[in-house]
Amino acid sequence: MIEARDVTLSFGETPALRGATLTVAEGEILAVMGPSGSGKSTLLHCLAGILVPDTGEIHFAGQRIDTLDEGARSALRRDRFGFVFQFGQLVPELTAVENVALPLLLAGTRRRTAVAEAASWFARLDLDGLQGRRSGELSGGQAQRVALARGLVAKPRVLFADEPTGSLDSLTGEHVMDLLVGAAREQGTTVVVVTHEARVAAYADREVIVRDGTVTTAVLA
Ligand SMILES: Nc1ncnc2c1ncn2[C@@H]1O[C@H](COP(=O)(O)OP(=O)(O)OP(=O)(O)O)[C@@H](O)[C@H]1O
Repeated sequence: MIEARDVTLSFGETPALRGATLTVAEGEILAVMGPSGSGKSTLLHCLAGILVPDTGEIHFAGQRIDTLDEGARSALRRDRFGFVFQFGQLVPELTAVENVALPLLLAGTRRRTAVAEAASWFARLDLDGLQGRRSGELSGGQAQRVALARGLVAKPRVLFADEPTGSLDSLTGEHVMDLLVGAAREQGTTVVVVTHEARVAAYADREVIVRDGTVTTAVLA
């Protein structure tokens, strides 16, 4: 479904990726682990077409995407990918249900349909009654579940999650992962989740480690 081939990327003098190669199968839930600063987020951003590698290739569904221009990559992100970040990053001016509806509205769905579709996620993610709240009126775990609904509402082919439980206590984090994995499996979404928590990685089908900008396969002890 998605592949990085021998990807390198430096920020000025700082090499972040030095020949990263990775293949993610369709429907797979992959955990990307590794020490701080090893290149995990940079790799995720390359796979998602946010960053363009200096050298190497990124392929999605058989298509090379790193050579697309910014407009085409942006359309790809909007139409095919979903995102969840560490601190939800909900739009504070919008209600929870409007936040969830956003990807559908951006894709051209009519407002009434988008809001109805968004609302259907609230019961599913234990968010009943919170549709009208703004992000400042939600707990961390609630906000993260709203962000998860927003990441999945447009039925993306791939969900990219960067430390989705990083701001939560471990119990709340497990609840979010439980819901994330359940919803992704239900709709056949491929998931790439960056995490430093073994408890979170345990939800994945497979785990890889990024070390010094390269990807190594986790070896079971
Ligand atoms: N925008 C940027 N500008 C300059 N250097 C950057 C930038 N983003 C990342 N880096 C550097 O690239 C390297 C890899 O960073 P990256 O964020 O990918 O690591 P990470 O494994 O995700 O780390 P963490 O677990 O701490 O989030 C680090 O040395 C980092 O300082």
